[in-house]
Amino acid sequence: MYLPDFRLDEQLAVVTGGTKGIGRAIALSFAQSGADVILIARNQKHLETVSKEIESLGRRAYVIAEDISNYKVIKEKVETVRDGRTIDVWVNNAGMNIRSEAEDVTEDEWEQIINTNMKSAFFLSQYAGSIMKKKKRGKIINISSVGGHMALRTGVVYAMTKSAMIQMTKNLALEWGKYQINVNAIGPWYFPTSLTEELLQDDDYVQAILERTPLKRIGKLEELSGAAVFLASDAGNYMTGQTLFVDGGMTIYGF
Ligand SMILES: NC(=O)C1=CN([C@@H]2O[C@H](COP(=O)(O)OP(=O)(O)OC[C@H]3O[C@@H](n4cnc5c(N)ncnc54)[C@H](O)[C@@H]3O)[C@@H](O)[C@H]2O)C=CC1
Ligand SMILES: C[C@H](O)[C@@H]1OC(=O)[C@H](O)[C@@H]1O
Repeated sequence: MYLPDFRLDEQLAVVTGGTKGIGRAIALSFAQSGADVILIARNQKHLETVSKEIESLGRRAYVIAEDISNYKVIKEKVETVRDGRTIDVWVNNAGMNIRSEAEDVTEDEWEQIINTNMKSAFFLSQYAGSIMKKKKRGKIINISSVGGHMALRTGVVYAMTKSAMIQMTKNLALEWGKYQINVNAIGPWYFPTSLTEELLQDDDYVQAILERTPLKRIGKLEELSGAAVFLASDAGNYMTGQTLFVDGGMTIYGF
């Protein structure tokens, strides 16, 4: 056989922040690939909307309306929802940013960004790993950023969390490889979502992005979910600890 299996038939995936932007694109691509999906986000209406989209693709959707920082409660709710099914794929996608100069960062802002982007992702990965170990199979996908690898003007604390996601990916891959749990990350450059909407409406800002982007365009969400399906499927079984920068070439742009 030459073409590996990119399907996720009958699998159960969890996508945090799966109601908008990158998370929604990944959740729908997983459903299109045959998986049932547990969505975790705060807004019940958005959860119901994406849930219906998943069901229209012929798959089951389960919704958990919680702030990702309530990871203890989330673990309990996932336990109930999964009803004994293993978790095949867990995507740590939920994330946020408060863009400010380093000297202006407040402790509250620090706590909010660190808890949302990093602390929750770690403890939910710990939970997902405990389930996956029993089946000796699992895929954890962490949504980092080019900001975890390059200095960006969009905030030092966010960048720290995204760099931490890359290192967490490597360390969990090292510890859990013996259980055939693959842990990888995706590092996006700019994609049109609510997180970046305001910035991408500024022509000068977009021009500055394109100057740093060899492909000279902003990414399309379906160009990112493809990397997620690869990492989630058997096609990615021999890749672990890696970060796939889906970035239009930005991270290789020297001069
Ligand atoms: N859009 C982009 O250009 C890039 C995005 N990223 C990362 O991709 C991930 C998704 O971002 P986007 O789709 O762009 O953003 P978005 O704002 O469109 O969606 C973020 C999702 O996370 C959820 N979320 C945020 N904070 C939450 C919380 N405290 N509790 C529960 N859910 C929460 C939101 O409800 C939403 O569903 C983030 O981790 C972000 O850092 C990384 C690089 C570039
Ligand atoms: C590419 C970054 O992850 C993304 O760009 C932004 O402006 C967001 O705040 C993130 O930093």
